[in-house]
Amino acid sequence: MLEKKDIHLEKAVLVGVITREQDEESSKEYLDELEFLTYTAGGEVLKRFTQKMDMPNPKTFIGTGKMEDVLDYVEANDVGTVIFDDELSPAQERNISKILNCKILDRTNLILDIFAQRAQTSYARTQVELAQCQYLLPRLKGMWTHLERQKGGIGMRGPGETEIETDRRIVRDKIALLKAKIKTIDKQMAVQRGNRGKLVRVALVGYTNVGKSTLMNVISKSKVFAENKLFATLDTTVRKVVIGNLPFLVSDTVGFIRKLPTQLVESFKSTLDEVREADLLLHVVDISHSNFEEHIDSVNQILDDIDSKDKPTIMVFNKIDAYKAEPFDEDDLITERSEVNYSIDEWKSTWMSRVGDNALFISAINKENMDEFRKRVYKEVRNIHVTRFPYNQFLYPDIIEE
Ligand SMILES: Nc1nc2c(ncn2[C@@H]2O[C@H](COP(=O)(O)OP(=O)(O)OP(=O)(O)O)[C@@H](O)[C@H]2O)c(=O)[nH]1
Repeated sequence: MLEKKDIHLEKAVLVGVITREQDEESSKEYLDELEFLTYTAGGEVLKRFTQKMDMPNPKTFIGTGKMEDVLDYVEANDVGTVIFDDELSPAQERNISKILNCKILDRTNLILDIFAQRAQTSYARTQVELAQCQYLLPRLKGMWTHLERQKGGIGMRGPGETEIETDRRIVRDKIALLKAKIKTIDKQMAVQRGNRGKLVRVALVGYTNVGKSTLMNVISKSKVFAENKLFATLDTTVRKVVIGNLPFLVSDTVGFIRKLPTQLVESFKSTLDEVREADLLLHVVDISHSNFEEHIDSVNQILDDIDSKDKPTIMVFNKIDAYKAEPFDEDDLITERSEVNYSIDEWKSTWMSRVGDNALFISAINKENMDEFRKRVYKEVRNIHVTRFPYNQFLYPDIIEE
């Protein structure tokens, strides 16, 4: 297997802003995530630059003095890519490209690039291409000059340089063409979904990398691609699962992320229809991640955007094997952080009190608590099934003993 050191990684630096609402701790966590995104896209982060500001500078994101520091570092260390931890406006991008003589990417760009890299089927590729063209359209002006210095690599996959070098009209035509292509496939997919009959549909949702595909493999005993990189799954996988003789469908779909680019939400409409049309959601959470509570909020926000917030949902807290209580620190005693210094059992009961019995605690990788998980999913699926087919209520007992 290739080691990280054997792969040629593009040298990159990250730039973030620490605003009033965003303290240093959360800013660090955001940049950790941006670094993971960069690694997933094929880059290696050499340094992070942050600046405390009320809000990002509308012209250059960070102040010009700080930008000079970035420029000095980039030139001294032969860095090819500077990545900003937010979506840059077209004007910001133009102004920054006049200062920095290298490739400039923002968070949206990076996520779109990973999606382009990971798209396996022609459908996923078409959806990503549409999102990239929509992102590109308002940015075409002034792209020529700085694109001459950019030669492939991160942020340059997908539509490719040929399309980028065209004018707005051609990009608009392309968008229309891609939309028409997606519409045709969407219709076929809607028919396919309709043909699945009245089986109860369960969708795995969650932040990227929380273990949805791993859990899917455990419950369906099939092999779905799981990897410790972001967005391993782009296409929806649907499997028929049987628990206690009761058949139902489980779908594993694209992972969510904070500030998922709106272009992606729009072009992945049909992929997200799996979630929209599901009867039950299993919201998978990686509790070994220090920022998991914010991940829950981001997922809920996207569920709200796609009108799926009020669906019956079970919270599935995964990776209990990797959960570590925060190391005890006496200084923490006087801060709020000491309150989250729980052991796994204390932590469980805190969550149980917050979400009632709507929470399960598992380790998909070690298959811990999978019996409890299967029983609970069976119970929920059975309830939905017998509401739909009341005459089947005697076929499936209330509770299964496996
Ligand atoms: N320690 C631990 N690791 C896990 C567990 N479940 C999954 N993982 C690991 O977490 C990483 C991500 O797992 P995936 O199943 O690909 O996650 P995903 O949510 O499908 O990811 P996306 O496709 O990005 O949405 C992999 O390295 C898994 O081996 C678990 O219970 N414990």
